[in-house]
Amino acid sequence: MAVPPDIAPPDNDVLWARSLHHTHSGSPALTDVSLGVRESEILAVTGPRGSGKTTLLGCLSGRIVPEQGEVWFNSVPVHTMGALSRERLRRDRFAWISPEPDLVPELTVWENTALPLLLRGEGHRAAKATALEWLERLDIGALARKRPAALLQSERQRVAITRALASAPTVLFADEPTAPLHRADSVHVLRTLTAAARSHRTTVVLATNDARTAALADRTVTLLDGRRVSSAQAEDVEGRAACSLSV
Ligand SMILES: Nc1ncnc2c1ncn2[C@@H]1O[C@H](COP(=O)(O)OP(=O)(O)OP(=O)(O)O)[C@@H](O)[C@H]1O
Repeated sequence: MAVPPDIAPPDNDVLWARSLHHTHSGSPALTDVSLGVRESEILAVTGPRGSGKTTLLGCLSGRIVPEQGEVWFNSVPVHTMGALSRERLRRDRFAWISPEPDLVPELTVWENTALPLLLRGEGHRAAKATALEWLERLDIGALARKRPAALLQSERQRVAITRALASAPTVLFADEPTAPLHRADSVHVLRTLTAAARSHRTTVVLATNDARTAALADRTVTLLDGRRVSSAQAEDVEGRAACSLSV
């Protein structure tokens, strides 16, 4: 997937990455990955465990600076930004959902949900109103005054998802967002997440190894051993692995 070095980021791509290479402790996690993410699209990044999905989302969101390659957000280079500018970018324009809910235990549900807005400088009253509105929208308004320790794991994850949506990010990065949810919960939450993203024209980059989850996206990019492959190539490799296990 090498891209010639003289190509500028296309105007209609909100995120654009060219030839990303990254290793963790010397072992390759991403090798020559290039991709564009269009405005308002829901892009699924699929691949088996360890294929580099989290590392790719990390590079695109400025959490990780790739060892080689470029990342552009709205035609602004992210890979050359200093740590403080990347932090501001993440705080003001991006939201992140982890596989495990990462709530602040000392804060109530509505305070957790309002936190990104407060960190951006929004007034207390407006941030609280937005948080409560989004909690109602995701059917968890009744939890607003509870603390994370009083919630089920699935409820905590719904709060983390609500917090991400409430901050109205330009790009929402969701790394296996429904991993801790039961199937029925997972379907409901994913539908809500994708419907909310579509109605607010939020761009979503969704890492998943679940085909049902990927089916809710507009487009899918597949990774295998840190490289971009066609979905047919990935299925072929997984099929062969399953055959060799069954003999
Ligand atoms: N912090 C780290 N230190 C060392 N190795 C890491 C680290 N993070 C990831 N890796 C390795 O890098 C490779 C890519 O990992 P990554 O988490 O990006 O893949 P993934 O597709 O998101 O996997 P999963 O579905 O398990 O989250 C894997 O081999 C993984 O073991």
